[in-house]
Amino acid sequence: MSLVEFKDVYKIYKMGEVTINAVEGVSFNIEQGEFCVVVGASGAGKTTVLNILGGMDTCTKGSIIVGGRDISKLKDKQLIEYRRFDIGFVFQFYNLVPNLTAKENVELATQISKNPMDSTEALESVGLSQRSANFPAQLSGGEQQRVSIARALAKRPKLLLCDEPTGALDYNTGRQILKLLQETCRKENMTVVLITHNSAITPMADHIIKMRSGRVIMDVYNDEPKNVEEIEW
Ligand SMILES: Nc1ncnc2c1ncn2[C@@H]1O[C@H](COP(=O)(O)OP(=O)(O)OP(=O)(O)O)[C@@H](O)[C@H]1O
Repeated sequence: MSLVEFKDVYKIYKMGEVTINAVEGVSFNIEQGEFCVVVGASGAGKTTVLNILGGMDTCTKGSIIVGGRDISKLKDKQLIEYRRFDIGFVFQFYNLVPNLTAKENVELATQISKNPMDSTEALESVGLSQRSANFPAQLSGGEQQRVSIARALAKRPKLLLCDEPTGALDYNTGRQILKLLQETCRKENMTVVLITHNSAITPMADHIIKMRSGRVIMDVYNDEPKNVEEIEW
């Protein structure tokens, strides 16, 4: 059985007379340990899919099986636990707490986890052990994103969900972050789902899901994913 099974999922917003089909009959599977990139233009429905998968939003119709459990059927309290224990999030704008150090930001996550990594170990895994006492403002954008990745990984999540994680970074720093995510996926057998509008990065993925207007228009596996160093955009 696949780790994730998205089955005929809809998200429909009704605003007065207007109906917006943000996600319209989306189905796909994601396997344990794969690096999956969901790609599409602005408004394609990527964030909606990621938010539903991460338990931050609910679907109008359909089912979402994660690790054998249908999360579309969960009650609010169960959904909180799902987000807390099973999901690591990495956002475009890091979302670190400014008056906490890098280590303390990671500890925020480990304190609410069941079987967390040691915060120092998590920072070490992203190459930042020397900077654990620094506040976010003392770190570059790339370093702040590393802290946010450490914070997500420290929970030992089932799924690492990344929403345009390089969107606020320059080209080279963005490449380093993608390299870190790809290496983490391979070394830790972590399942990574990354959404982006940049189709040039898809050769690094094991699995590519392309969306347009709320639907999946392509769902392919890559037999020979490239290392980030081998691709340019
Ligand atoms: N809360 C909401 N209420 C109404 N419409 C919404 C809401 N959230 C998203 N939408 C609409 O759903 C569609 C898909 O949005 P979504 O944010 O998932 O796309 P996206 O592919 O992630 O785009 P981007 O790359 O710009 O973030 C868009 O037309 C958007 O306007």
